[in-house]
Amino acid sequence: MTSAAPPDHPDVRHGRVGVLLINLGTPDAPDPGAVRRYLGEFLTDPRVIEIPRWLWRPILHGVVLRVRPKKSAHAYGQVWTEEGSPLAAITRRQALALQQQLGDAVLVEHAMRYGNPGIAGALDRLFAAGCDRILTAPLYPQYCAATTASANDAVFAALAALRWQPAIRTLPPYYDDPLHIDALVESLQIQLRQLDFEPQKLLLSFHGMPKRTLELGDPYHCHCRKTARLVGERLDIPTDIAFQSRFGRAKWLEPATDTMLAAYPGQGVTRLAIAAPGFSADCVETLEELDIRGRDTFLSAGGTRFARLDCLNDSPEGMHMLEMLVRRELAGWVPQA
Ligand SMILES: C=CC1=C(C)c2cc3[nH]c(cc4nc(cc5[nH]c(cc1n2)c(C)c5CCC(=O)O)C(CCC(=O)O)=C4C)c(C)c3C=C
Ligand SMILES: [Fe+2]
Ligand SMILES: [Fe+2]
Repeated sequence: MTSAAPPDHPDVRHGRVGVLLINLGTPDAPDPGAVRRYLGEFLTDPRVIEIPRWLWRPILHGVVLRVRPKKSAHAYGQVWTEEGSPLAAITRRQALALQQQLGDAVLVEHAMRYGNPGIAGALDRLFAAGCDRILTAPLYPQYCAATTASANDAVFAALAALRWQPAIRTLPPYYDDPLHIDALVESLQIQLRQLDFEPQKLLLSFHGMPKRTLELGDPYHCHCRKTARLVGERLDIPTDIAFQSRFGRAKWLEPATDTMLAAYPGQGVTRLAIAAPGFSADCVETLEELDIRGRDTFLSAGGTRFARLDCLNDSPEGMHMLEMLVRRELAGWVPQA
């Protein structure tokens, strides 16, 4: 008797290419319970909080997860939409639009690093649909270990559970890519034109991170500075950079966005536009922190006009950029258009 030939899995379709868009994540609902579950996952990621577990755990469970969910749920409540959290809704729309732009040659899914839809589930769906080559695209223009590396960690952790893995490519950061700078410049110009607004200054506000992370060698700060410089050089408006969303007691990157907003009117800047080119989609940090609280800070200090400009989201400029960035990474996997 000869032994049977190994099966060649005729029931498994393969040879397809998948793209997985990944963003940070967001609670399922704007209530303290859902926010606590989301923050619990987010703030136990050692890529995000880089202090020893034994020191952080009691602070997280004893203080942060008791106090912050209520405060954050209020912020989420102010920006929640019929389609859910803005970040979730916009990321879903980006995936749908990209699927349309790329056509049948590629299957597009989206996932969140924390919360739903999760990365492991999205990879499972792509693989089950026959994708044995997958491009993962963390939608952070600037590399930060807390965001980009953490998304990649979650992808590879999910693959660690598989006997038969797909091939993986990851989208590199695109902070200084001409496609990104062109899209930002065009989007900001279109919005200012639509608002019929000539601000005295444009403030480019990026999400902050602990200053120590920069000292340890994370390139995020430099990437943000370069995005801001390249955008500023292309516009006729004086441009400043600042960092927002400070969390905890440690020293974070400076200057702080709220400090700048409070100081501008005293320096004669009363007509201000603000944009957040570190976020690929509007979220609680742009819609609540900047558009509600930031606006209030600026106007209370004597500002007269304040415009918070949208992120690239699923705008035509943003989707063109995303399609081109993705197509470049798919070279050799799908015929190039
Ligand atoms: C775009 C880059 C981001 C970096 C870098 C980043 C670092 C970072 N963030 C926290 C803590 C929080 N961030 C929160 C929200 C949040 N952060 C980003 C992006 C970056 N974070 C986004 C897109 C969002 C919005 C999510 C949404 O649902 O809309 C929050 C939750 C909100 C709140 O309670 O204020 C926290 C907390 C740390 C500690 C950190 C460190 C490097
Ligand atoms: Fe954050
Ligand atoms: Fe730097």
